[in-house]
Amino acid sequence: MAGPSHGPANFWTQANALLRKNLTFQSPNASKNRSTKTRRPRLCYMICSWQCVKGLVLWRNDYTVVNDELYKGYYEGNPDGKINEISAAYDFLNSNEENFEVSIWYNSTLNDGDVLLRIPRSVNLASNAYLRSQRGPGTQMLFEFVKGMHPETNQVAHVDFASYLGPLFFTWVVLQLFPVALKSLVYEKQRKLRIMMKMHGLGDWPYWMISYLYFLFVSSIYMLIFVASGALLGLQFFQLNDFGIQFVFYFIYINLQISFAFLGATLFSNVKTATVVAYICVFGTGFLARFLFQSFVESNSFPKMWVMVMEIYPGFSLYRGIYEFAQYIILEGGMRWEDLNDSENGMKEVLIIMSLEWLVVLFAAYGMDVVVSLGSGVGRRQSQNSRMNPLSFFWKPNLQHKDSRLHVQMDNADVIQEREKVDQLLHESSTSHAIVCDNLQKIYPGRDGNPEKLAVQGLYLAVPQGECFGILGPNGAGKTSFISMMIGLIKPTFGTAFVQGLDIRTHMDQIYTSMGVCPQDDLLWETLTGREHLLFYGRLKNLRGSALTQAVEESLKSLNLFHGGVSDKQAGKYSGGMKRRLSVAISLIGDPKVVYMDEPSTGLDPASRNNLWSVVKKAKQDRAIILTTHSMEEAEFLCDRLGFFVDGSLRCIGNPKELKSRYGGSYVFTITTSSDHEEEVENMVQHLSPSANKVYQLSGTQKFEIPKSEVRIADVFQAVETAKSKFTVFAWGLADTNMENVFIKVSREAHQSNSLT
Ligand SMILES: Nc1ncnc2c1ncn2[C@@H]1O[C@H](COP(=O)(O)OP(=O)(O)OP(=O)(O)O)[C@@H](O)[C@H]1O
Repeated sequence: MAGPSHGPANFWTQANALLRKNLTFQSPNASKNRSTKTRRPRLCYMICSWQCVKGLVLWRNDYTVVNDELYKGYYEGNPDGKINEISAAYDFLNSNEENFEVSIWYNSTLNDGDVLLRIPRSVNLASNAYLRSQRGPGTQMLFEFVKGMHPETNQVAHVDFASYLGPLFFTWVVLQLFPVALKSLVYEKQRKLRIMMKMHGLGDWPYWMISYLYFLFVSSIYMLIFVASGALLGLQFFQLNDFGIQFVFYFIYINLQISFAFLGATLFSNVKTATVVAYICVFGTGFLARFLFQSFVESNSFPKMWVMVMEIYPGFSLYRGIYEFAQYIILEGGMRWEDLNDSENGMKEVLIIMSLEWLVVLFAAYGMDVVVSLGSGVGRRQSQNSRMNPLSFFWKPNLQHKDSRLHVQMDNADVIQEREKVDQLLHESSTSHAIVCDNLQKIYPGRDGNPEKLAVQGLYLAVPQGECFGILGPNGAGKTSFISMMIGLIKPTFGTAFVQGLDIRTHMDQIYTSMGVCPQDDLLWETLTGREHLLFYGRLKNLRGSALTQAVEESLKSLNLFHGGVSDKQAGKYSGGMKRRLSVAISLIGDPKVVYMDEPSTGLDPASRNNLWSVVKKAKQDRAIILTTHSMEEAEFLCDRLGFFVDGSLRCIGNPKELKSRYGGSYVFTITTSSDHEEEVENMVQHLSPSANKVYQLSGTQKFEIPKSEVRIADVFQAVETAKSKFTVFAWGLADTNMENVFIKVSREAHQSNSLT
């Protein structure tokens, strides 16, 4: 009972201390109790009314009233007795009496079912952590009680932030890893880096393994810092729960989370959308878990089965696990392995659900990834028996084959010759040519009422090692479709191509290991430096150690990316020209035997372009390069042979000189006089060459094509001098045919022949 030293003020001061300072109800025998698994045997009741706690009643675990008077005094609302009796209760709490706990009633009627809060003896009440983390309104009542009865101790509401937010806060912290992983995966997809890596030899499995292990490593470090800093800060949540259980729980969860990120990445193609959705999920999950899911967990009436169903959602299973850790700190001073068998402990079910789900989601994500890749033509399975072999040529459907033969017969002799070369190579099974296209076709299916589009038709092409083959053609001719088939982005509709003897329909993964690609867009990581890009792709091409370092240095130097610290700047800070040069460097690193370059010099200044040309010219010596360009100058300078694409088919093939002489057997003569003398000029040209052809006339300026066979340059000079003596010649010029003329001629002829058929 209350003694003289336990007057009212003394009690409240001490009660306050009890709630916010160091007083614990820890029994000296607490550790012994744990092994005997007495979960809630200790009783010491606190009775409260609606607004404030009315007092304490002490109970033994057999529900015998220890102090009848105490209970009676409060029940009757005797204010004087209240203080004294509470003091008595406080004495009792401080005693070594075991097996009691504190509970709060919010009714003035003392019924068992009205218990809102039980404070077990073993709980440390320091810093209010325990009270703050309690379920239900009992906690708030206890604070009201202390504050109301002892106003100067308002600071009792001092909040231990981590404990107060507890499961919600920690759930958010752990969930932060999800947007990070998702964003990174979608970033690689959106910027086509995944395809780029694949095109440089990184297969699906290695990509998955590397990415998965990377995220696992990052997540593990993050979780280690999370738990270690919590423990170092003195949070019992981390200190007292068994480290083994914490490790297993967080390890399984982060694996599940990473698998979900992989699955999510198959659904998004835009980083911003993925990030926004991920953060909505993170914060929404936290709130839903705290304010909805937790009430289901605590409810006695909500079916446990449905709680388990809800735990299939990883965010809820995470919350449940953290919640159980918090509960065990409050009720038992921490969770131990043997506690997993407690019927009320949801940890075991959560661990089982998460483990199973991890495996299912991992396989589902991989399956989805393969399906998505297949949709884009990347990632095909290999099949046997599809190397270049003579028989494969004859196994094709006859109708298609005859069709294409008819088509070829309408083509130029050089195109027919190329087809015959391909036929011969296929029959010989020769691998002397790095690239052999065999009746390659691409038909895009019709959409939105539009007919299907024949983008590439019946293409036969053989490119030997050491040749740079240029593909020219107007917009929409089918150049990109052709390259996309060759690099595995889309599947051929019919026909195939062999790269180093390997079929692009079935052996793309192997082809990638000896292939380099400089795509039309620069597919780079913004945060990696130029050097890091080359080191990465060099490793993919099996370069190691000093060979790798040397190859990277040489590559950086040759493309002017070495000096001035450029190589160690992030690619995101590069100019457009520097990015382009880095893309070319990537395509050439690791000695690929076949290289595709899609408009490599786009956006380069003349000096950089010349530098790039010399690099490509050097590189082509021991590899086959296919290059598309709109620059005739580039085509002429770099390419050993050129192919002109018009409307999806190859119209002519040959080296630049041949093509110029074939399509440009004439000089272009341009002269400007006054309009009055146009007829005289025309007569002069007719006199020089009766077959001269006027191609242009406007306000005194006329342009003629004069067959080279009919005129000598000296005659033209002579004729102009004579004309000058008769009338004023403002300007004149004589030019040989260039590739642009060839381009225009081929396109024009192709369209004419198309309109005839
Ligand atoms: N996915 C597609 N679906 C339907 N038609 C397509 C598709 N991709 C391309 N095409 C059509 O196929 C034809 C060839 O396109 P492609 O992009 O291969 O031409 P290109 O020669 O590379 O043109 P550019 O020089 O402008 O890049 C075009 O008519 C184009 O509209």
